[in-house]
Amino acid sequence: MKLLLLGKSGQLGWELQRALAPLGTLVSLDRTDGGDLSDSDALAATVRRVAPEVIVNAAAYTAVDKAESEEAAARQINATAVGVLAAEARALGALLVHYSTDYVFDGSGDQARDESAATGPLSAYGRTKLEGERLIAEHGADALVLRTSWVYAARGGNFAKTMLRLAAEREQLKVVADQIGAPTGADLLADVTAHLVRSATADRSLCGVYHAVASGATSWHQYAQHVLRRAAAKGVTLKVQAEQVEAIPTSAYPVPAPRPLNSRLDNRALQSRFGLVMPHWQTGVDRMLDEIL
Ligand SMILES: NC(=O)C1=CN([C@@H]2O[C@H](COP(=O)(O)OP(=O)(O)OC[C@H]3O[C@@H](n4cnc5c(N)ncnc54)[C@H](OP(=O)(O)O)[C@@H]3O)[C@@H](O)[C@H]2O)C=CC1
Ligand SMILES: Cc1cn([C@H]2C[C@H](O)[C@@H](COP(=O)(O)OP(=O)(O)O[C@H]3O[C@@H](C)C(=O)[C@@H](O)[C@H]3O)O2)c(=O)[nH]c1=O
Ligand SMILES: [Mg+2]
Repeated sequence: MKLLLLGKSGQLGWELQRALAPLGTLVSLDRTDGGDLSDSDALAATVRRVAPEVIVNAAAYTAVDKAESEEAAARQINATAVGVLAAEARALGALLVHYSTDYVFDGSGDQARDESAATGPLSAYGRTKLEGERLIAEHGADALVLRTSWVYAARGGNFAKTMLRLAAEREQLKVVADQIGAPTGADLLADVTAHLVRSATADRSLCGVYHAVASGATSWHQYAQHVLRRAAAKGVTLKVQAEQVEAIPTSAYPVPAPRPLNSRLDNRALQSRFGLVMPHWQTGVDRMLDEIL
């Protein structure tokens, strides 16, 4: 089997390079070597040249606040280019694997949302990611669209690493306590992707949209505290201790892009349809911290 991976250098792309390797011949690209999603024509030409049986797209415009002032750029990467991949996948008869986000939802209520829940993005990032999902559906490509949340990895930038840095530099740390979701490891997501690719290439009826998140839920505030507690236990010197992190409401942290308050995603369909178990979010976070600290 021939696979094409786009966005090989991101948090998820890096883990996918590892997880997809045993499935076949893997061609991994980033924007510097033919996999630039800002150039639709070049992207289409690349897919035709490689002619893969599976396309895995880990590239995205993920700067949530910046997207508010650069929506056109975000749309090109998160939607238009995804439409190109879907059209090329359809023409090749290839399976397309793509990632989406909790930010396609408005975050109302306090229940976990399943795949059929109504969308309602609050931000430019969320809107463009939803447009990407819709273009895949419109092109009729066989696809796995995996909505995930709060992604972290040992390699790359993420909230956990930001908290470790700020707690070492600053005297004070304030973190929102009313946004709830599940931190999900790029390593877990990559391994799950490999399982799904094996299953869905053998049985295309498994294609669809799935919520692919770790189990359990937490607030960004509790997540920050958890990270700092583990770091302190490992002897890392911090100026702000876990107990000193101030819990604030979203209204006290003004940023350009509104975030959903309730980012809980129901991962039961993914687990039951593919016979997988999604571990609790703390399992993966602790493993990542053991690796980087
Ligand atoms: N990070 C998160 O918290 C979440 C992410 N997701 C989704 O998961 C997927 C993977 O995200 P993650 O790995 O965390 O994101 P990262 O930001 O770590 O990686 C995104 C990658 O996309 C690349 N990229 C950006 N623009 C282009 C372009 N024009 N052409 C080619 N590559 C480009 C970036 O390259 P460069 O570094 O050169 O810009 C980077 O390597 C995305 O679809 C994202 O929307 C969903 C929920 C949460
Ligand atoms: C740095 C910092 C952030 N925050 C808040 C801002 C925000 O509400 C929350 C998390 O901050 P981030 O900048 O990591 O948030 P953000 O970049 O919005 O994270 C999102 O990225 C995209 C790509 C996704 O798809 C989402 O699932 C989600 O992971 O914490 C604080 O309250 N205090 C702080 O000191
Ligand atoms: Mg961010």
